[in-house]
Amino acid sequence: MTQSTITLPAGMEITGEIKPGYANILTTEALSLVVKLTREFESRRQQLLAVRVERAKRLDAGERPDFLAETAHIRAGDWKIAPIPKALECRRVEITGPVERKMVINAFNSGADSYMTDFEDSNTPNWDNQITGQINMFDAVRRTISLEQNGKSYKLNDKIATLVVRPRGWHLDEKHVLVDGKRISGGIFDFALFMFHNAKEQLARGAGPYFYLPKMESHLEARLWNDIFVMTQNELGLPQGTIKATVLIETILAAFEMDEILYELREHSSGLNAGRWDYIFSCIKKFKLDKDFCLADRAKVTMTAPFMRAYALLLLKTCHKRNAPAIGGMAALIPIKNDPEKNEVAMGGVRNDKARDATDGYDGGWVAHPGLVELAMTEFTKVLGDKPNQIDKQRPDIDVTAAQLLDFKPEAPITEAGLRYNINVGIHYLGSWLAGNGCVPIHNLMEDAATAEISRSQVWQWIRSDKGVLEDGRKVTADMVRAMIKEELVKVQRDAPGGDGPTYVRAGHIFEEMSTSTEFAEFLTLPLYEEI
Ligand SMILES: CC(=O)SCCNC(=O)CCNC(=O)[C@H](O)C(C)(C)COP(=O)(O)OP(=O)(O)OC[C@H]1O[C@@H](n2cnc3c(N)ncnc32)[C@H](O)[C@@H]1OP(=O)(O)O
Ligand SMILES: O=CC(=O)O
Ligand SMILES: [Mg+2]
Repeated sequence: MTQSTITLPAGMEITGEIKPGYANILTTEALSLVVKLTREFESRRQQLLAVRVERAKRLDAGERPDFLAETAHIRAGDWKIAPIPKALECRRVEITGPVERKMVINAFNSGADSYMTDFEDSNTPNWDNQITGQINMFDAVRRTISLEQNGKSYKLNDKIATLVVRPRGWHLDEKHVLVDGKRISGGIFDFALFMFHNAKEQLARGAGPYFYLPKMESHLEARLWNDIFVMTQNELGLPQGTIKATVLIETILAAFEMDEILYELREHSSGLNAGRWDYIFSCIKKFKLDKDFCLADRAKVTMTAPFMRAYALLLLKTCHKRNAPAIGGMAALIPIKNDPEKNEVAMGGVRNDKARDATDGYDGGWVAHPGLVELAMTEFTKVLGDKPNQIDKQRPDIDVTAAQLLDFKPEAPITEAGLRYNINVGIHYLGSWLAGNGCVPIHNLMEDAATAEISRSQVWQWIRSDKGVLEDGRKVTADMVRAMIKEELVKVQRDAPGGDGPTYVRAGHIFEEMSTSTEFAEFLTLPLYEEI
């Protein structure tokens, strides 16, 4: 079948517009790989998503997660992941960012060891962002990427960061592509196109196809990715074990299966990352109906909260026991322009975050902005010296129990300022996401889908939980939230770039619907995706 300038494999339809340049990515051969992977694995994705729903019901009914009895032998076993390729040995600082052309070039040139380009949390997955993102990757891998913008010329330096790609999570569809009449997996689409076009080129240039895998809830979900890797390597004629993937442990359920996830991916693993923001969101989502669960203002839920500390230490110990890199997550602090004092406080926050991770034993950590690379590098170098990593640092002293992973504190304070903050950030972020930008600075912090999820799920939960009481004694109610939404929308319209555009009013409606309806939306990006 032919749509405009592209020839589709049998059984595939594409409803997105084919703009100039898109045909180079949407080739028949590349799309054939998408079709093959979809036919082989889509039903398993759907089954695993159904398992999530069933598990959520049991958690809503009071079940508590624990380490799995059926995989105790894997946790007790003496196995290691396959050796890490040279290009991934040193990841002391990893910069992340959406697949937007200018940011791609800036990130590669930032001085970071590696660069995670993001089709997930920091990206609005509209059709144009997905396909231009692939074009940007195609050009970057071949080092032909360049840009003229606002009087500046952008091109790659001689020395650039190692590329790692984050495809979308299992929950997200690619609605513009149908195979046999059904929407396909966004993650498989992102992965397959990237692999088809770039894997061999990357290998020829001394690196390889490296990925970050987001938002998984179990080792069976990791097994699905592993099987996709095996089939893709066969299809493309690549040696097994060529692909390497770092899994974000960013759900509370995955925290109970860290060993098992590494084990499933052991031929393809490049370690684990502590994805703190989705992790906090996942805790709220999974225990939202627990009368004993209620977290304090978002700003108080830090990496030193008991449950976050337990999670970070367990991840570190688990990785190093298996010879796997442990990569720290991201402080949401970013450089603050035109206010040196506030900027120094923010930079101090990032420094402390990286110093804690490095001292614990982490091999590297994420930064949100090129202006943070040097200071993060300094903190890791203080501990690592000339070593590319500290995987040899074993932590047998760490012993984390299920109860510690579930020790959800602090519970106080919940304040009117904290509630308003969540509402304000939620509306601002949703409005920006709908306008096509999935990562924005709000009140001097990096906000993306994961941080915004915390804001909107806290509001939902505070309305419903008996513990959702402001420190002045007022119960958080739906009416209180509705009134605040009206007031905060006005502030967002005043403050957000392009805030008077239609997406912010729509964002106010969606935020109200999401936080006051009885049903809890599984991910905010699911209803939002239907709007773009
Ligand atoms: C929870 C998670 O999933 S974390 C991972 C997902 N989140 C991210 O990756 C965060 C990515 N970071 C960003 O998008 C941005 O840094 C923001 C939105 C937080 C802040 O953006 P801004 O306020 O526009 O940044 P600012 O104006 O200071 O940017 C200065 C320059 O740095 C560049 N820059 C900023 N952040 C990045 C980045 N992460 N990667 C590459 N370049 C960047 C800008 O493009 C700009 O370039 P220019 O001078 O050539 O025009
Ligand atoms: O993806 C990272 C996170 O913190 O969420
Ligand atoms: Mg995340």
